[in-house]
Amino acid sequence: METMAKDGAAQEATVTPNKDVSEDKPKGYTVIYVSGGPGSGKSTQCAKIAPYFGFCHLSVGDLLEAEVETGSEYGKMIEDCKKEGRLVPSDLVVKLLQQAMQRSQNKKFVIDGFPRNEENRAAAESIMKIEPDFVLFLDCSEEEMKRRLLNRNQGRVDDNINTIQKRLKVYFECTLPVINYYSAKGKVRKIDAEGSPEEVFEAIKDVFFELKEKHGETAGRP
Ligand SMILES: Nc1ncnc2c1ncn2[C@@H]1O[C@H](COP(=O)(O)OP(=O)(O)OP(=O)(O)O)[C@@H](O)[C@H]1O
Ligand SMILES: O=c1ccn([C@@H]2O[C@H](COP(=O)(O)O)[C@@H](O)[C@H]2O)c(=O)[nH]1
Ligand SMILES: [Mg+2]
Repeated sequence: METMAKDGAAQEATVTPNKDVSEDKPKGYTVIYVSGGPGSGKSTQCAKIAPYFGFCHLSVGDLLEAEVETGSEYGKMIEDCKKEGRLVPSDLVVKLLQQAMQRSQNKKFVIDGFPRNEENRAAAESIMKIEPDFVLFLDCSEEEMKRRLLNRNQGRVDDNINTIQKRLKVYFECTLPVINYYSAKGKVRKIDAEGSPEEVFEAIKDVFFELKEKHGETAGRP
């Protein structure tokens, strides 16, 4: 699986944009947004999708962490946002995403946990000229998401009930409207994310085999 660390040396150039937005996205790119509430299993499923279907997994949360580790001037602001469950300004998030895509050798991306709000969506579209092939929406109950986050045990500063409540508020007020926006465009693939990680991945496979078929790569699910 491709990772950010492996993606290597810094490059100055940006993701080659199309002048013609109607072309949807930089030529030859396949972009899948993976969305859902906090704890719905976005990162767990992206880690399965990437090696299985040959995608580069880009987690915006991880890109922000990596930015903090560089000693960036934005480090404190990013950490404060994460602790408080707030969203980092779109211009920074989009810049990090754009750099990561440019550095990757891959042209197929599963973008984990983005866009989180309408501003993110619009910035990706206008700055990077990204329009996703589809949005994978992991649909999970609030009760199950809370249970998972409180049991995550990965030392995340936001895995406490206070921050989880704030993150859920952001999800319902800011992220769900973006999912609805794409739904109105027929771009949302909704997956029941309540089952085990393996059961959820089986459902996701169907959606990706459909995409491969559309791209003429295979006759569909074997
Ligand atoms: N289908 C599942 N059933 C039970 N537990 C799961 C499932 N999927 C993920 N988990 C567990 O739930 C926790 C949250 O999963 P994950 O980190 O993938 O969620 P996320 O949507 O990426 O959350 P965040 O928005 O906080 O990044 C992890 O401990 C993970 O192992
Ligand atoms: O598009 C994004 C993605 C993430 N953030 C911030 O990072 C944390 C953690 O993100 P995860 O995807 O859950 O790992 C999130 O709560 C935000 O503070 C962001 O601002 N914008
Ligand atoms: Mg995650």
